[in-house]
Amino acid sequence: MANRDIRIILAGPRGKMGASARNLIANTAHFSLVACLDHKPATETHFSEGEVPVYTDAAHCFSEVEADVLIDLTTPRAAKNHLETALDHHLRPVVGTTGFTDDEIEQLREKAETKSLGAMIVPNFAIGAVLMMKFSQMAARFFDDVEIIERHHDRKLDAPSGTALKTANLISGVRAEKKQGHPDESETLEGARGGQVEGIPIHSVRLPGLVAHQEVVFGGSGQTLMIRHDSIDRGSFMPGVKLAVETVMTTKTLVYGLEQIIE
Ligand SMILES: NC(=O)C1=CN([C@@H]2O[C@H](COP(=O)(O)OP(=O)(O)OC[C@H]3O[C@@H](n4cnc5c(N)ncnc54)[C@H](OP(=O)(O)O)[C@@H]3O)[C@@H](O)[C@H]2O)C=CC1
Ligand SMILES: O=C(O)C1=N[C@H](C(=O)O)C[C@H](O)C1
Repeated sequence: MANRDIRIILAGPRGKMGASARNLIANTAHFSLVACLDHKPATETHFSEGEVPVYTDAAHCFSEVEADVLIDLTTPRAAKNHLETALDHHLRPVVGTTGFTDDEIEQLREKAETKSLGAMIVPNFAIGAVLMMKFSQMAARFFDDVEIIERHHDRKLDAPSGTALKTANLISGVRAEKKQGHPDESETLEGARGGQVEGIPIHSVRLPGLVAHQEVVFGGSGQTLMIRHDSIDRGSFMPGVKLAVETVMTTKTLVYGLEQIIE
């Protein structure tokens, strides 16, 4: 495989991440874009990527085009169908789209293993964000109390972010579930204490001008620790997309999160 291009189908080519991914593929010698998958026909959007065909139906695209990897950067609803259909067509999915539930990820893992195919669901491709999650997991062994504040642009469809969910998931793996705050606390405004994952409050902020930001705030006796990451440009995600595409060619199961492969 090292001697030939990795043939890629890109779902969501007109999007913010899709545009960065097209740039990445064009500038990576061993990647080649062989088709795009959109939900609107090119006649309607006037999108074209040179000679590369643009399909509107996943099954049609995957059965007609010979490819190795699907990169999905679309919407939570579209991505699940794309991922399942890709595995059915022996295509390895690399999914950056967020919004998958734990149950969905487990079902998709079973399907990838049954097919002996690599698949990746990566809530955050930025190396700094992956380190923020790992450092938070490390800190959680020493601090019992933590809250997550994530901030994103106001075009984001899912809340909380995939990164916040993954962070909570990593932290809850190393600590016992805890009811934080005052035992008798109550909300006089619904949602004031955020949403909870295994007792970890997550607060989601959506504002124009933001890209992708997260703070993981720990509190202990007489001290706080804040671990923070900011993506200020979508270029931050592209080295992780490249690594995921290369890695998915060599695995035979679903990998959830880049931290699994960057030890
Ligand atoms: N893992 C990571 O590191 C990152 C993940 N993300 C995630 O990636 C996803 C995309 O983000 P972003 O680029 O900012 O979003 P955008 O809204 O800019 O792009 C999404 C694109 O997908 C298109 N689309 C919608 N439905 C379909 C479909 N059924 N088939 C094909 N294309 C479709 C949209 O078209 P239209 O506009 O016409 O609806 C749009 O062009 C989100 O889920 C986001 O959370 C984002 C950044 C980093
Ligand atoms: O929608 C976004 O923009 C982002 N989504 C991902 C998430 O939900 O965590 C990754 C990054 O935060 C940007």
